Amino acid sequence: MRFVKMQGIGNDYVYIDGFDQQIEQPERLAARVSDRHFGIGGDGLILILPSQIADARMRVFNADGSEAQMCGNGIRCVAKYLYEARRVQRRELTIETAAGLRQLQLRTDAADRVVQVSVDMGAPRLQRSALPMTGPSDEQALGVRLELADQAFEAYCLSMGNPHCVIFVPDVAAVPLALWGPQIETHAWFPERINVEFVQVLSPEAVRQRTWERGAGETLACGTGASAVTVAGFLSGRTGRRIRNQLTGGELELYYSEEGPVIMTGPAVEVCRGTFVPAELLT
Ligand SMILES: N[C@@H](CCC[C@H](N)C(=O)O)C(=O)O
Repeated sequence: MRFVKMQGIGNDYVYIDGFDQQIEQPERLAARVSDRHFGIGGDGLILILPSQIADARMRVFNADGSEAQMCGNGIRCVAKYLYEARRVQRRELTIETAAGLRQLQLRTDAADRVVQVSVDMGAPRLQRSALPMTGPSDEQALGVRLELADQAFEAYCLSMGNPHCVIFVPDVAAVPLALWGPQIETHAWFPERINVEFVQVLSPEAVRQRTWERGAGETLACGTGASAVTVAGFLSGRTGRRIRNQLTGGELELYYSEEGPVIMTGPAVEVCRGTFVPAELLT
């Protein structure tokens, strides 16, 4: 099985082109290839598949094998792959995801390599039922008190196609992410678990984010998470509509447009290519 490993500000995935390869049991494969000691290593597995309604369809699997609806850093890399593999020859393309269709725009360098990608991440969904989250289904959960065994937070819970819990803190570096992250991810409020973003506001135009991803643990970046942070920052009056988000692995530009959608811009980088033959099949 041929694969490409790509990363968007350090959020790294193993990508498989399913246009001409059959992929069986992707959940099991995701857990296997993502393992950083016994596999290829990555935050998960992304399949690039044919679509009836878009240039391609993407399926996202976390490192634990669970399937997610959307991946902001991953979709930029899928767009880069499609363009550079000449599966799409336009710099504007549409990708189908489990969260709906997403429009993307590519910026290329002198050698026609994709260096930067802008994605229309869609509009946030604020009702609890969209995450899903317990409580009255039509109500929002912005600025709600979230309690752990010995901590309480003001949480902003919303969906960017997948579920996010955003928490503003004075200093992200001081957050014990490996302790709080899993407790929030599996909190009884969130029947399908949740992605967690701790955020420090540096100015109305700049924030710093650390991420605990559902099914993957601490990652260097999360694009849907950065989009959720943009929405939570604006709706809580902490930031403007346009911000730069400094994530652990690099920076994203985000704009929460008046019309509703969040536009995210950032890099997409290829790490390596290879062929994966499970050791037990080698003769
Ligand atoms: N890293 C991603 C999000 C991947 C899926 C997420 N862990 C989930 O389960 O919803 C991003 O860049 O958005």
